[in-house]
Amino acid sequence: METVKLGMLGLGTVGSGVLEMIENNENKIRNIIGRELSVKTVVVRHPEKHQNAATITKLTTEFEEVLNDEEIQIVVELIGGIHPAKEYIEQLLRAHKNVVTANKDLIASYGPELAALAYENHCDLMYEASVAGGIPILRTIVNSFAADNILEVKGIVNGTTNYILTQMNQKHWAYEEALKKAQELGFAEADPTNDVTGKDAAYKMIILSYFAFGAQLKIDDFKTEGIDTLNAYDVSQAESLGYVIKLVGSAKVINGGVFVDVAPTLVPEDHPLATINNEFNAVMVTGKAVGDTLFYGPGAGGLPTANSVLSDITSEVKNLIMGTSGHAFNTYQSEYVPADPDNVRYPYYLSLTMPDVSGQMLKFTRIMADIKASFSQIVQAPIKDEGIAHVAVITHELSQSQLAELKKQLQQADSIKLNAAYKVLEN
Ligand SMILES: NC(=O)C1=CN([C@@H]2O[C@H](COP(=O)(O)OP(=O)(O)OC[C@H]3O[C@@H](n4cnc5c(N)ncnc54)[C@H](OP(=O)(O)O)[C@@H]3O)[C@@H](O)[C@H]2O)C=CC1
Ligand SMILES: N[C@@H](CC=O)C(=O)O
Repeated sequence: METVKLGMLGLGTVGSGVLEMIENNENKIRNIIGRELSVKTVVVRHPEKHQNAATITKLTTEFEEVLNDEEIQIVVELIGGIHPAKEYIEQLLRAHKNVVTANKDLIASYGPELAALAYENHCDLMYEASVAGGIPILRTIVNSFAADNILEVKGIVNGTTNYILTQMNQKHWAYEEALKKAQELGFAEADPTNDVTGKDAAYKMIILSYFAFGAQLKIDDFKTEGIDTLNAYDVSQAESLGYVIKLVGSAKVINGGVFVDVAPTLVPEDHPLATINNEFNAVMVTGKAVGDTLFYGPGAGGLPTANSVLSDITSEVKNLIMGTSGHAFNTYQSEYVPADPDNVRYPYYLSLTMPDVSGQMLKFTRIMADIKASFSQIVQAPIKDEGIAHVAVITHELSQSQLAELKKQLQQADSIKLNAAYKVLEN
């Protein structure tokens, strides 16, 4: 049986998972694709760290050993980040090598440009693992929603933050302790800043929007807020109001425009997304014909993510065998038109502090009336020694323009501090 030789860049959490899967599942892989897979060379920074792997593959620090090896037909990029991953992938595609990557930073920032380069060189560029780890969501959107009109894609698309929030909620761990554990388990990025600030989820929403709506967004086109500013008071206040706070990414068509955001969101405790815990992710795709669908699975971790990488590798091998390499992973293209802020309406949770409740609440209700907004729930926490009142409000639907005006007027009011304004999901 013929062997397809692979090159790999990176041998961390996901790279090790890919090696393990190829070794453990060789019979099934051979049966499905009619070829052996062999990882010939792996590029790492510190070969001394990976001596176990050196018995089954060649380790090197020299990228050129993969680039210039004529036997290697497919290269898997698992080093992460933009540089030098971008330059490596460009050189590989120019050398007519097919590429698989799990790199959302790179695909969200340069995906269309790299896809064009792959097309010019008749090569495949696939990246299923870049969104929601082990959930096969991109191929599902391409294949199973090919003819439906997708109206909304939303969900929990970062495993690290969902793991942290779950530990804080259920086991009352401190934020730092939960983050440290997520790093040890291999869920977090090498630098976890993008996880906790919501940027990793934002990259995934860019890729999902591209697949769902054909729209090419940039990270600065929409608001991204992470869990790094979330405080324990709001988590427990939300709980007492019947909600769980989750980091939710959402991309929705509203009156012909697209609205995208990533932010801590109050999810009703009986909503399917409220039940997604630990490193698990869930992506809800709403199609005009099909209605709501929900895809659930591990969003981070070595083997789950490796499974998505392997689905790309085996697809690329099939294309090599059939001579069909070079078709774009996603071919849906449409102009990005941002939604009109007046049409984007959600209820909000407002977390307020004020020095004296009676006078300031009057001021708050006047501001709400002034912007023609109203609220459905209001809760005051018991006043502690410092005399500051904490008030939580759930508003009725507010447009983005009303929300902006509310923030402005509260800032001018000076005595009422708006600590947080989080979207509230409805069932
Ligand atoms: N971890 C996860 O759950 C998921 C990760 N991803 C994505 O997969 C990719 C890999 O992630 P992960 O495995 O967690 O990352 P790790 O940090 O665990 O591993 C990175 C690997 O890349 C190597 N490396 C880093 N920079 C270079 C370089 N300049 N040249 C050569 N080798 C380099 C490192 O070498 P050395 O070991 O020698 O230091 C290491 O082996 C990232 O794009 C990530 O976003 C996607 C979905 C889930
Ligand atoms: N750091 C990411 C890994 C997968 O994409 C996450 O936590 O989701």
